Amino acid sequence: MGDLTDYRRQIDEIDSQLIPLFEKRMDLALQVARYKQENHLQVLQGGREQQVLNLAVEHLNTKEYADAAIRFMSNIMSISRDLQKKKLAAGQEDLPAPPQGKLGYPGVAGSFSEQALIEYFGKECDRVAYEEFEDVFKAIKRGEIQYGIVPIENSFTGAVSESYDLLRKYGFYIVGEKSIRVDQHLACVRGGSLDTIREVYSHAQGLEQCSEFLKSHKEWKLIPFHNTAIAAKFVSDAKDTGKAAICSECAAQLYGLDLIKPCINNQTGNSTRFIIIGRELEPKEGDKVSVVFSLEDEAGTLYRLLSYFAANHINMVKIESRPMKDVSWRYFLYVDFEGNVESPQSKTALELIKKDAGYFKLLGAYKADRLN
Ligand SMILES: O=C(O)C(=O)C[C@]1(C(=O)O)C=C[C@@H](O)C=C1
Repeated sequence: MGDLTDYRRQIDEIDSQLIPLFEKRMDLALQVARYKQENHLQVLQGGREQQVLNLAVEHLNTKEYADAAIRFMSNIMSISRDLQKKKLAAGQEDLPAPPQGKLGYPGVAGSFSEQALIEYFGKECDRVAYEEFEDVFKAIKRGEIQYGIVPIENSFTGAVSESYDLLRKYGFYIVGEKSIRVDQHLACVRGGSLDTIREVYSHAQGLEQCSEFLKSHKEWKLIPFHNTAIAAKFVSDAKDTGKAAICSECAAQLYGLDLIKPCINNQTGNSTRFIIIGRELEPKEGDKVSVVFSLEDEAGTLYRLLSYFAANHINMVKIESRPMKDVSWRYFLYVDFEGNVESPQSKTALELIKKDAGYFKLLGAYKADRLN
């Protein structure tokens, strides 16, 4: 039997090595936090944590300590996550306050996004056009605009995955939504006709929404553009009857194009839902809630998480899954449901999901906008 004083001396000796290593590990975690901020990554990296735990068990000589080693490493990673979150939250405060009421949309004047923005905020709203969807997110991040608008779903082509991915990448929130009717028209400069056209420019979604009509003109070259209105402007500037755009009536008028063939979209009643995004969560007296949570690669996870909605009589109106990207075959599930976020049913369901899912985020609570 050894002497307690001697045991404690040996423990002190080990701790004197452990603590500087712990300090070094935390310093590194803070460097990783900076990397995550610059690259818009989530603090929690489930795949990496699993790898760290596996390595810890691999390095053990006494395999009986496996559970203890897993708890030890899990606690250390939880501490580094807390530290990273604190660091990132402090960084957020350094951002300039956005100018009140300034708004951003992708495309140029006359885009469907601008139309949706005007319908939501009014004709007099102070708005700025940005070339790409991501430029709108960057402008919010820089504090250049208070809110932005991007399309999230079309009634014919479905989800706009880029908007979902950007929402996650930038960590922003949904503060409202606007749905608008989207009629696509074939437009050309004066003198153009179905016979002169050789190239058609539009957003990839615009081309897809008109695929049936375009099938009857296989000789045309289809060229995806940033945006339908930018395509209209390009065709107008080119002054070439061989080029046509698929765009809104408003964009065609704005850029002086003639409608060669109106309403060429496959679906009559084609509509697009836009989301208004901002830096902060602004839960409103709403009737719709959006959340995102992670799906672990385990049997029954999806069924179990969704059952919390059913058990609380909640009507889900949209589900979209997107790959996590930094971990293969794991997904983020985006769910929109009807109801007020403060209702007892919503609160119970969300609490259960929060406890059960590795990652959970309330994306927004706002007023639904449905087209009749
Ligand atoms: O590797 C990372 O991304 C880290 O931030 C480091 C670390 C860790 O402490 O090992 C912390 C949090 C992540 O969830 C995963 C791992």
